Amino acid sequence: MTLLSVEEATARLLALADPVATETVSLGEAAGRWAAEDIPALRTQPERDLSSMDGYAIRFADLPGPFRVIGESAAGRPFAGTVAPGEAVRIFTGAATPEGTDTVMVQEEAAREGDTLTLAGEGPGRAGRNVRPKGLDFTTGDLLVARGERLSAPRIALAATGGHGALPVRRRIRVAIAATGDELVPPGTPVAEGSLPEGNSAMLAAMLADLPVALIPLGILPDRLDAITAAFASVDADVLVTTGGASVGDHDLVRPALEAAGGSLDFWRIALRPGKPMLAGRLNGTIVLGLPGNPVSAFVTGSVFLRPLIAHLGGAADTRLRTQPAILGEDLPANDHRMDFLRAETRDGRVHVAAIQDSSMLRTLARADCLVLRAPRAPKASAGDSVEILRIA
Ligand SMILES: Nc1nc2c(c(=O)[nH]1)N[C@H]1C(S)=C(S)[C@@H](COP(=O)(O)OP(=O)(O)OC[C@H]3O[C@@H](n4cnc5c(N)ncnc54)[C@H](O)[C@@H]3O)O[C@H]1N2
Ligand code: MOO
Repeated sequence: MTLLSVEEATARLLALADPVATETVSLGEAAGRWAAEDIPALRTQPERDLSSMDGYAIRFADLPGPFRVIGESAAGRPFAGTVAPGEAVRIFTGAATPEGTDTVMVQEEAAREGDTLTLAGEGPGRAGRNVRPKGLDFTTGDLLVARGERLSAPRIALAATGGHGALPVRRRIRVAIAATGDELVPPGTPVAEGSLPEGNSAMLAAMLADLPVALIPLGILPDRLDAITAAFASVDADVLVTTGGASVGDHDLVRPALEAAGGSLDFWRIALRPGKPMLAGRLNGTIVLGLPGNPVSAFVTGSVFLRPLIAHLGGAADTRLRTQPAILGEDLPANDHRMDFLRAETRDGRVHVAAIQDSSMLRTLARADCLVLRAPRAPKASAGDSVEILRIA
């Protein structure tokens, strides 16, 4: 049996559909989505020279003074006149520096008596001290956020300051989630002998909580071809994610149901551990992603495939997994043909891989703060070696 590499499966999955349609929404609604267009500055920031401190606006050449204080400049209420040699203006943080001044003396270094101001400390040191020049942050027309970049909190603030009240983004991705399995009961309900609480749907919903999705919960589908086919045929979503029933057993019906509903399989089975039996296909306008039922397998495939797929549909320019190097805590054997994602915990600056990696074991997953990536056929590794990890907590 040939298994698709993780890289090839990722490329094929993302090739199944283009990003969804664009809409323009308020800054609050845009947060966490990806810019659908380049976002330019509509204004210059600061729009003129501003003080960065509370103190006195002066001409540097006039130091050490004394100065005559002739007025005040506050944020939003600038001093209207021009400052002549020997004069100063009381100024506050964020206020425009008046015409004729080039430097701000902080108030901690100033002595004032009536309108007379003298230097009482080391002084500003150089012309331009404590002044933010016009355009320090950006100038009209500058690119603030590039198309495809995520609208993080700082980028939302940048766009707001750049003059935008609404931003072009992709609409939310509609994600239907279905669990399959006769043994499953909804979490929190009585569990008869032979049954099992259904945890994967809640886990997947939690994994997507920071992404711009609209979830469509389809609940638990029984292991019957007609029931799964009917549920598939009536789905109205961009992505349908199922868990369970993806393997080769007699009750593994996701693949046959996809075809019976009129959809087509694109690929099945990945060189990945855990997560081998994952499948992907299309059904009308919906991408169908069949994740394995084992909870850890569902988590790993959700991390490696589902989250990047949502980002791709949401217009993200970069959908790659954000891995990082870490130092291995103990030796690992050589790997076989499947890429491994091993649950591990960081302690004392090293990542310690859990001894048992059974894909049913949620407690080791819940304790893990990262997954250690092991490439197919990776040679054995020793404690102290550098490995790539994917942070999960
Ligand atoms: N003969 C073979 N058997 C299996 C193979 C194989 O290649 N040949 N692959 C194994 C691998 S690897 C995996 S992973 C599993 C996944 O199979 P399925 O996707 O068909 O998953 P199920 O059999 O439906 O369930 C597996 C396991 O997980 C529990 N489960 C399922 N859904 C949920 C849920 N929503 N919440 C909690 N737990 C769930 C289920 O009860 C099973 O215990 O197949 C191997 N078999
Ligand atoms: O791939 Mo299965 O997910 O190894 O347990």
